[in-house]
Amino acid sequence: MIEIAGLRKTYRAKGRRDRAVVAVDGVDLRVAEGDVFGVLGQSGAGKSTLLRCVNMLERPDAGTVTVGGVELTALKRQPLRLARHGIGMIHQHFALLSSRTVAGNVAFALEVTGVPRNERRARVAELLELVGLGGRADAYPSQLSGGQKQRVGIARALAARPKVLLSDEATSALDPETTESILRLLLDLNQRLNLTILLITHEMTVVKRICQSAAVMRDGRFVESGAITDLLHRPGSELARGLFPLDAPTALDGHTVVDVTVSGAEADAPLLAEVARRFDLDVRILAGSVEQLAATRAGRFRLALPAGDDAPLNFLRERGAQVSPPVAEPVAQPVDRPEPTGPATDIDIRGAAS
Ligand SMILES: Nc1ncnc2c1ncn2[C@@H]1O[C@H](COP(=O)(O)OP(=O)(O)OP(=O)(O)O)[C@@H](O)[C@H]1O
Repeated sequence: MIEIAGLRKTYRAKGRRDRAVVAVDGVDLRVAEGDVFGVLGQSGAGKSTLLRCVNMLERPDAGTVTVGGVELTALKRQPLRLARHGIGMIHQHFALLSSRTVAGNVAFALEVTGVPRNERRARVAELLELVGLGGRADAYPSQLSGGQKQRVGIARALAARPKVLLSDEATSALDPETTESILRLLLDLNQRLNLTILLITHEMTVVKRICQSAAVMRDGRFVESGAITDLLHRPGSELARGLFPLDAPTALDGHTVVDVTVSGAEADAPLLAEVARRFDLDVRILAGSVEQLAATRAGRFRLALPAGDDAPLNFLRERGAQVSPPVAEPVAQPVDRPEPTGPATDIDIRGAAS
């Protein structure tokens, strides 16, 4: 539904061609119809610029953007305006018109696309029902909570029945409970309307709750990208680390410490108990959790197994688990020397985790 190839966007300070910021630096992206794709990255990574290039609010310097089979980068002004009607957008700070009521804000999107007045009224009512704001048509934005304002934003974005919704940090200004309700609404709309959603966020929760696919963006580039189920099993995946942080020791005497990632049916299977029974060994879980993601159940654990036997790890791999290389080499217990008094390790475990 959305295809981006070789996208580049550079900002140049006026009159200073030497002072350039490469905001998007060669991004390729494919979002399938009905998918929810999240682009995750810190401030300045280039996420907003990328999103604004998808509906051509920013014109890229190079590369192509194709939405629903139409190459937007090849369109002139007027056909581009029409094509944009097929792409809705929601914003972090809602961007509502304060002088218009809820109904007026949603109707505005229909006015600009030329929908006749009598049709507008019915469509607005339908849209407000869709986002759970049926009773608030006559309220003004200042009388609404943040979550309600975002619901108006969503209704307005869907007014022209777009097949694609772009979400620019739509939940960043909301508290966790409201975030949850807006994410539930987006997921519901994705499923009911087969809406393709491309969202940018710096919140791991958003990816965890609603994305089937994701990319991690840094310095204008994607450092990893794909289906979440694939990324979870990719050795060294930043996304896997972010979704399942393992705050735990990286070494245990006489043990090999590894990080194990499982998804799908194996996430709920008694896999670790099976390893312990089958190989007659003690498996220590140093940290870990199993969670429901949008696309799958998944779990990630840091395990300590008795050193020197690869068979249990190979068994886990055969059962579809991704097993990291040893997180830290086993440390022999000093026999003759006194116990160290300082911290056992100063390794940054977040950096050491794989
Ligand atoms: N209109 C602009 N003119 C000049 N530089 C810009 C402009 N817009 C963005 N940039 C620069 O491009 C880079 C990427 O910015 P962008 O807003 O796309 O990142 P982001 O990941 O969305 O960050 P944030 O979440 O803070 O908005 C940054 O260095 C930013 O300063």
